[in-house]
Amino acid sequence: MKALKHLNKYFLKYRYRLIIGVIITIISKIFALFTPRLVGASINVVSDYLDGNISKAIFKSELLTNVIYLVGAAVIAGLFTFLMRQTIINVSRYIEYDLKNEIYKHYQVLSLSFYKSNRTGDLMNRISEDVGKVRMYVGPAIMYTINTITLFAVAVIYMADRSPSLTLYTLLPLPILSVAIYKLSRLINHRSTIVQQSLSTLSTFSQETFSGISVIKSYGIEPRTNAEFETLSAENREKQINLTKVQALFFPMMILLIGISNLIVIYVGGMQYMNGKIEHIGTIAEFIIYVNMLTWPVATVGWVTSLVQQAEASQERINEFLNTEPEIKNTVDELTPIKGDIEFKHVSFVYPDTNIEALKDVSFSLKSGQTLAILGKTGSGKSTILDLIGRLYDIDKGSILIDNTNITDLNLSSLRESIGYVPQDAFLFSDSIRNNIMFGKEDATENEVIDAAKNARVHKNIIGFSKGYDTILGERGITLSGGQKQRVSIARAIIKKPDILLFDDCLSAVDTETEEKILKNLIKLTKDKTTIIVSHRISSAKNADQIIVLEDGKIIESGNHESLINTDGYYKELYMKQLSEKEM
Ligand SMILES: Nc1ncnc2c1ncn2[C@@H]1O[C@H](COP(=O)(O)OP(=O)(O)OP(=O)(O)O)[C@@H](O)[C@H]1O
Repeated sequence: MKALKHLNKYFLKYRYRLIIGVIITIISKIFALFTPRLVGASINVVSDYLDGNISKAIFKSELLTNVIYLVGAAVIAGLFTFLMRQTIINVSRYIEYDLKNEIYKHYQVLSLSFYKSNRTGDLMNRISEDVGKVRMYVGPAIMYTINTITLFAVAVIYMADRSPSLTLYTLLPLPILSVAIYKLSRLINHRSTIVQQSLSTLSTFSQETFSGISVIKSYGIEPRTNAEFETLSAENREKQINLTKVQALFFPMMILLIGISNLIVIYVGGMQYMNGKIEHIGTIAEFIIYVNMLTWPVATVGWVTSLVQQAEASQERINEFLNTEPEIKNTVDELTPIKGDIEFKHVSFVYPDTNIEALKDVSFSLKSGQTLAILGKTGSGKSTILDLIGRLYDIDKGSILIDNTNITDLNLSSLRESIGYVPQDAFLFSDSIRNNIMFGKEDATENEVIDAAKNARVHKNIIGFSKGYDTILGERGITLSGGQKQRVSIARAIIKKPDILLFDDCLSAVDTETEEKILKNLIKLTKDKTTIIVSHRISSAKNADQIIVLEDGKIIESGNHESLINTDGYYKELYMKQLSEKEM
């Protein structure tokens, strides 16, 4: 129960609703327990009349009174049972909502390395399935526990009042029932988990094959994927059948135990009636109803125990993430406006998960408004520099200064708000093109959106679609070409008008002619902004104030276009190669 302590704050938050829920539950059970008493009394009236102890008129009036009370008690019990679910189950839905929000909010502050080391499926599971299991503890488990305790307490008092020894015999099989249900519930849960895992393997497999359907079709491997699907499906079928086997035992077992209890009541009750230990025949009928009313709540004790165990395991998994501290923390409360000077002083950086030393003693300095181009072979550390400027990771050695202040002494929101980042793989959301661009500036006007799209040279493509800027992208929408995606992603960054612009090889999928035009626009737009362009093309780098060339995490060349084409090295070689390609 240690992990579940996390939920106490929510119980405290909803304490009034819960207290009302408990009171309502108690009232509903008290009224529900009028039924056996009234049925017993009615049978006694019939027996008295048959024995000639009461007149027909008294018999009729007593029976009628009992029936009216019975209907009244049933209506009130029904109404309060409805209200009981409305309060306690509603509280569980509120807590489920709060917990989901708490987890989601926490996910948002966790660093990139957390996402690298945990699978997306796992993150999703903890916020949906695990929260669902915790809700079963917060709602049904608590409701059934109060229900059982109340029902039991009231029923035992009523029963003992009639016949203490018959009460003992009646209750005897119930603990057996509870333990049996507990064992069965555990088995059902165990097998359900296996079914869930197999279902998730099946859906992951299907999702992958549908996402990669073009590869599957072009390689003609449909029969192979079909066979794999069939194998997984057959495994799932076997697991489902195994689960059904134990589920099917649940009700027969309950019916068997109720039957045994009924037999005991009839046999022991009948003997006691004949011995004169029980005065009225109605008591036997009353006890039979008690047995049937108590069976389900007693069975739920076993079920609830296994629910609590599952909730505990799920909450433990949730707490594991909730207790994960974000590696990148904001340490400065006040906002720190950014001008855009950037300086790297002997920066070295090792990726914590792979231990790859991506940067080795990198130093450069860039004044606000200047442009830096970074070139180098793949894996040389170019993107890493951009990630460090956005403080997606903290460095091990050296220092990064923004406006002469150490990056860790800046307010994290101020820093990130001042950056417009265009990643290497443009990620667009399944939303309209307009909203994807406005992601950079929530309150952008239509003209601003169009301007940004024009500057990124994608406006003409967009208006070519029948729904223009309202065209939906993503799974249920259209698929943009690689170059179109990159340009929408550029529009998203420039609409923000940030002080620092980071372009990570984001023109790689556009032809050189369009690249030239976009670059021309960017020169105008980024005149007074600090800009870093990562590229494999000289055309993107040549106008930069500074150019650095990286190799294996180290700066091997630096200067400007003029100085670098006059020095033998990577830049000059690339320049000559791309020049000759252009001439061809
Ligand atoms: N998130 C990460 N976790 C672990 N290692 C990483 C991560 N990102 C990059 N690396 C490693 O760090 C090194 C530098 O990668 P980086 O992405 O900075 O190179 P790059 O020069 O931008 O390459 P490219 O031109 O292919 O984009 C590579 O060896 C890469 O495998």
